[in-house]
Amino acid sequence: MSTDDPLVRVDDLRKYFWENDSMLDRLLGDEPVPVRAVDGVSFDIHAGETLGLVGESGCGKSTAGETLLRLQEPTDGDVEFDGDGVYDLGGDDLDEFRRTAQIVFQDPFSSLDPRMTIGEIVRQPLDIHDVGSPAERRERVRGLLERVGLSADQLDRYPHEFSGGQRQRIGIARSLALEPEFVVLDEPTSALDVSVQAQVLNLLDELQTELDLTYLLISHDLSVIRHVCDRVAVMYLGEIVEIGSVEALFDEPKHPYTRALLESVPRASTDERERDRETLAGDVPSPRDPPSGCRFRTRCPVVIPPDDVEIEQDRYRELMTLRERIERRDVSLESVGEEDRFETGDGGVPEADVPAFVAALKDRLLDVELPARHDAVVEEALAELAAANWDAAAERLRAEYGSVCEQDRPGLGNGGHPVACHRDDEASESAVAPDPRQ
Ligand SMILES: Nc1ncnc2c1ncn2[C@@H]1O[C@H](COP(=O)(O)OP(=O)(O)OP(=O)(O)O)[C@@H](O)[C@H]1O
Repeated sequence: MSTDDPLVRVDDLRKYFWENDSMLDRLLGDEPVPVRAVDGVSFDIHAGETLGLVGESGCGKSTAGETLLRLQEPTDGDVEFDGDGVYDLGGDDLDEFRRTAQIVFQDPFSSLDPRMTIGEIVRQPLDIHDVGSPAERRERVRGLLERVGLSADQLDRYPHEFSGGQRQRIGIARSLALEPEFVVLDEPTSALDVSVQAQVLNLLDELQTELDLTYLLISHDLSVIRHVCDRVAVMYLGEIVEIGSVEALFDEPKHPYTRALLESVPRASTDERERDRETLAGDVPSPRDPPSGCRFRTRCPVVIPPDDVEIEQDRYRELMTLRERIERRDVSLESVGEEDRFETGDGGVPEADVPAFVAALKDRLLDVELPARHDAVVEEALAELAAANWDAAAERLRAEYGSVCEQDRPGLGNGGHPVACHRDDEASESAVAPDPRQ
């Protein structure tokens, strides 16, 4: 391995959990449903650096961290550590990997066994891996506790006698017992008070320099990421959507999701009126049934309309939402119009009433006024609903407003600051090639 090679290389890693997968489900004929927690992520981590993994709750950060440490078995993909395939390791090699790659968990309250003294907790990895004599282990535990800012005299105390910040220090001491090279820090300060957070982050920073550690820092908190990381990978619904240096990512975020995450962080210095209003709307869709194409498209403020459709983004978004509701049959047709005038029962709304039915439904479903051309398309689609023709209604809107964002899954490109967004593809395609003579 050359010195330029990464210490950790993650290649197209997938981890699916399966629901409806019990014997009873099979007897009942229910199909297993994959929960695509991690769905094809690739990134490198170089020795000595801190890579941040950021994203909203449930986007797959912890699963990615645990799977790359082989605490969970992958569904597919590879992870190399120091040039060796982690999932091919066995025997002594696996044992060695388990020593050299460690994790610090978020919750210092539940990750420490309440029945063990903190001396026993920190010593446990040394016992399991049979490192040194009992006297050497004791000495090492004392040294570790002091190194993380606790007193070696507290060895015989129990976790409940310590504050949150102190317990996290105990967790850190334990993770360092086997002299690892690489540590996954999974939300290491999220459960702590803000004042204590900075102390723990500073400790991790000092330890990194002193012990030549490489970190993967998992956090939903952008201020933590900015404070600590060299590079950042942004994760959304099981995928990485953007990776770059901290400077590039914070100064020039490229993905609409990254921009929305940054916009949603309160910043005292930002003038409310001048702020781009790209805050995050809606919830993260379920990883059981992720959206087609770009997974962020259902919340994206800059979805790309078809070439021949000139329309403002808020109106386009409204049309996409309308179509999605029709696709899900999430529109009540039973109480349309004042005093539930229209019945869509047998045979649908009588023909003479269709225009009034369409007008009433449009009034209920759309918040914005549409230009005439689009208004006509919506009316045609809603007229299909007068006869409960759901598929025809959705198809009318799909034919007119289909977006590249829902048809193709954008790939994460190469280079120092890659992004998985069709907008970026468009920008690079339309960019004028530099004149080689200049
Ligand atoms: N053992 C499991 N069985 C089924 N689904 C799971 C399991 N573990 C995680 N998931 C699902 O996988 C998705 C990703 O979870 P994960 O905990 O990795 O996300 P996260 O980004 O770390 O979020 P958080 O910060 O809330 O932990 C979630 O939808 C979660 O419900």
